Amino acid sequence: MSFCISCWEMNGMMLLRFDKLSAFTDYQQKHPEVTVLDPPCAIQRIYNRQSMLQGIADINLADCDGMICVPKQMVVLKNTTSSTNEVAEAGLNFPLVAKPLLVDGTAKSHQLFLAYDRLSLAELEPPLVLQEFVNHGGVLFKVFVVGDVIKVVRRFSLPNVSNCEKEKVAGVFQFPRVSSSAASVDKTDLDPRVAELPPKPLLEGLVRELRNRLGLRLFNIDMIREHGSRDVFYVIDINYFPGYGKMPDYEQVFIDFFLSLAQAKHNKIQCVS
Ligand SMILES: Nc1ncnc2c1ncn2[C@@H]1O[C@H](COP(=O)(O)OP(=O)(O)OP(=O)(O)O)[C@@H](O)[C@H]1O
Ligand SMILES: [Mg+2]
Repeated sequence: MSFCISCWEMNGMMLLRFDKLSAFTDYQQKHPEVTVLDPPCAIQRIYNRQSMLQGIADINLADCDGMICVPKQMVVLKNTTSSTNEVAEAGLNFPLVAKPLLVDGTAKSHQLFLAYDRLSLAELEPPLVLQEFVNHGGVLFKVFVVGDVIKVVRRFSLPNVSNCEKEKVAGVFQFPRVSSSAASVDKTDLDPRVAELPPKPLLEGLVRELRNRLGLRLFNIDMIREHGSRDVFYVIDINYFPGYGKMPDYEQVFIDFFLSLAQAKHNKIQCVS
């Protein structure tokens, strides 16, 4: 047996929380009139850091003023000691960012580490993703998506790792959560080559493709610019329903989004009747 475990009303909108997927499916079948913003199975896909980035490197964005890549990465399901050889075989270069494979809302699933050498991998706890660290000048672009609307904000990120550091440093270090810091990059005097926002056509092309491929309307993309380049960007993370409170004009954007959904539904009903 499955339940709807909580239900409350907000500004004329009914919010329901289900204990499991089957409860949601039952509800959806009984109430086809209810609009599902994003299907749970599509959301599930981006809770896994492997499937989240799959296919992005194949997106063709020619004529979009830039290039989109994903860092080279591999998954370690069980033994981190045996993965030292696999890292070499996969052609991954140190330092590597170690990220828990599953993002489940716990603080632990956002605990990231930087591993400087092969031996240090044994200290990490699988299942995880090992991803090449991409130097990007310490600035990250958070791209918020709400339906057709795209808003980008800049956040502080990790500084570049120098060649000297790569040679001299060994071991595993936990990442500070710099990107969620409240400090605004916009008030800081940054090198414009690092801080310049990604080109609009590139963002529009990427978001259009991701919206279709992921089948989602409410998500965000974390992007970094490869250090020394102007137009090469790496997608390092995609989150479902991010903290929209930090998105500029979020109230108006959401009002417009819900109104457009209601309008589309109304038009559909008119067409049928
Ligand atoms: N491959 C990478 N190269 C360089 N920096 C990276 C890489 N992956 C992650 N980072 C840095 O680590 C931060 C957190 O990474 P990521 O977004 O993948 O994890 P997260 O668990 O979603 O963390 P958060 O909730 O802080 O976004 C990024 O904002 C960026 O500063
Ligand atoms: Mg992130």
